[in-house]
Amino acid sequence: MPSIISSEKQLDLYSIKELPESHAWRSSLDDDGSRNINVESIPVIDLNDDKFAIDRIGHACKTWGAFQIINHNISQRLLNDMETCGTRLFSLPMQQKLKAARSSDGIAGYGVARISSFFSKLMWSEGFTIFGSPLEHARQLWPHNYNKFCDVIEEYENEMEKLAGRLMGLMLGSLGITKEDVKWAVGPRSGCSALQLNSYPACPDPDRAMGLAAHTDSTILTILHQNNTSGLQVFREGNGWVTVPPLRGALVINVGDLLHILSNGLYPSVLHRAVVNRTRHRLSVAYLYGPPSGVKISPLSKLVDQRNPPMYRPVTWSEYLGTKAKHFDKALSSVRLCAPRIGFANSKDQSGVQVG
Ligand SMILES: C=C1C[C@]23C[C@@]1(O)CC[C@H]2[C@@]12CCC[C@@](C)(C(=O)O1)[C@H]2[C@@H]3C(=O)O
Ligand SMILES: O=C(O)CCC(=O)C(=O)O
Ligand SMILES: [Fe+2]
Repeated sequence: MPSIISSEKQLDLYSIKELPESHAWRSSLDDDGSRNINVESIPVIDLNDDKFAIDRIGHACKTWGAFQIINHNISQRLLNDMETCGTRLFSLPMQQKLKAARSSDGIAGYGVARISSFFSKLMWSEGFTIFGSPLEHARQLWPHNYNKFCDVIEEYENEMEKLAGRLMGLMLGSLGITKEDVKWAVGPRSGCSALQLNSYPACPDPDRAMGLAAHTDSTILTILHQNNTSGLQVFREGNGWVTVPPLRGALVINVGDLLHILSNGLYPSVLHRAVVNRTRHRLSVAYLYGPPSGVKISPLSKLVDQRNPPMYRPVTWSEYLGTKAKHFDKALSSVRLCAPRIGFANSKDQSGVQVG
């Protein structure tokens, strides 16, 4: 039985002509430099040759916590199908979308960004989370025509799972970690995952609105597909907010908090956010890849010695998600055992970043 996700909170953003005070994050005079487009952005890495890619991936993980990939073997047809599914879903009337609303204690379903409760202003976006089978929610959305949606989701998740396993191998491989060092990562269904569809309607006052507030992902890694409208920004010490330009067919890879833990702090989890656009609707699909349930994630023993003691205590994914839901930007520090390393590209605690 779906609960009412604050249907009073979920405004129909498509029909609003003026930014309501509830969604106004900053005054139009504020400028955080985020629209500076002359700064270099995250590296674009060709996956055609793993041997060549591995060093570039390691460098990108250390210096940005994010990169884009091309030649990843996910077909353009599948990316287009996924985008069509998202567009179909978010174009439904609000009353219909609310039939698949996320329950107050649930993970899956339609609703405002889960992190909304940590902010006094609302975000200019709506989301749909898939965790496990999408069937029940798909039936609520399209009682007579839910198969196509489920088929695309299943194919997308299968392909993303393979890619995520390969990427994790490359990201950890660059630190000298082999498959034998991460026992749980071997096997066909080696991880657990969620799929997050995000919709950012065109906004009458984009400079004062926020699509998705700054956060890091509580994952090992995230694979993000964005449509042809820009909006994703990553935060980098020294550069500030840097836009990640959409490149047709490319996918964005984020280092998540759990990979930061596994790497004993060598890879920073990237702080990122989404801004909105005056004329264009933006859609993104995030594949959130984590470890199998029950597996405790802790700094890999090869990366720990007397000079580099473990920086974090062991946590399962579900424990960490619970911590994130409670402490948000303090979640990582709440499982930290000792002070962070110095000299990171992005060592800033998210709490230090002004967002709105
Ligand atoms: C597996 C998950 C990560 C996530 C919380 C969730 O249970 C499902 C949604 C994910 C998402 C997507 C948008 C940003 C984010 C911070 C949020 O509010 O929901 C992430 C969560 C996360 O990475 O912590
Ligand atoms: O829409 C985007 O580009 C960002 C989405 C995101 O950060 C997420 O789903 O975790
Ligand atoms: Fe994210």
